[in-house]
Amino acid sequence: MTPVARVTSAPHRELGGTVLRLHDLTKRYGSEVAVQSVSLDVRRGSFYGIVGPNGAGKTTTLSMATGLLKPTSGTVEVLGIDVWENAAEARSRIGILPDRLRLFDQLTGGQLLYYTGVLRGLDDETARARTASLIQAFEFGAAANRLVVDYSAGMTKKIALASALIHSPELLVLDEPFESIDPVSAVQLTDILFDYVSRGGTVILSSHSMDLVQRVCDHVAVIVDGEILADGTVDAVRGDITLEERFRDIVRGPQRTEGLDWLGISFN
Ligand SMILES: Nc1ncnc2c1ncn2[C@@H]1O[C@H](COP(=O)(O)OP(=O)(O)OP(=O)(O)O)[C@@H](O)[C@H]1O
Repeated sequence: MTPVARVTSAPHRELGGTVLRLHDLTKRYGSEVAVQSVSLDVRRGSFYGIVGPNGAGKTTTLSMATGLLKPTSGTVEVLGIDVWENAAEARSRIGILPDRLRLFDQLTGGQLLYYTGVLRGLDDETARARTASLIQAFEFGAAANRLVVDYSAGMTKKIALASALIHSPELLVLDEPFESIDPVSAVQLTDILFDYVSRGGTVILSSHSMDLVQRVCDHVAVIVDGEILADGTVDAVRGDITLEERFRDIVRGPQRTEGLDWLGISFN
């Protein structure tokens, strides 16, 4: 049976040196600015959340942070390594859960983990041992022997996250890791990530769930229209209100939906 929630909030941790440094990152598509002058320092041992409305620039920022997308200007360093000048070395230190998953889905979950490990430079014995350990930690059970193409959206996300961990990276960059994940699996994933961070790992993730970010992250950046409008510890950013309330204050979305007066009239 799946264990019930063990950890409900981010424990206090002493942070180390900078693991990820985004400096003055800008990304333009033609005349459209997707990300504007984003700078961020993520320190070792932190659990960093990036939040923002749809189209704010979260995926663009994280894709540039992992070397998957070239910025128009600005630099990214992972543990002091420039991700564009030394892409292979920088990426060997990162585990990535990208926005659009492209997995070798004609493999079983177990095979996918094993071959990801081998591609990441693990020897056969280590890749097998870590595959078994991840199958157990993520509670894949018999599903580890099924083809990934037949997985549900949530299971696909879980196997992708497990694959991102297999080479024991120092930094995890996760785009919407909890999307499509059921509440029990979300607790399981949170515990795995807390454990990873308590062993000296660092996580940066994007999410639309303010509640989740408030519970699991110790730092947060709020990005709106490609710019960071607030960042710091979760406690400093939210003050004496919830992160969700602060988020709404910052984003200042429309207070009511206008222009849909016709909607529902025929139901009266
Ligand atoms: N390849 C592209 N070409 C043109 N515009 C793009 C491209 N990719 C992203 N954009 C634009 O850049 C902006 C930021 O997009 P991004 O996907 O980073 O937002 P997001 O915060 O991740 O959104 P969501 O929460 O909806 O996933 C959006 O206006 C988007 O339309």
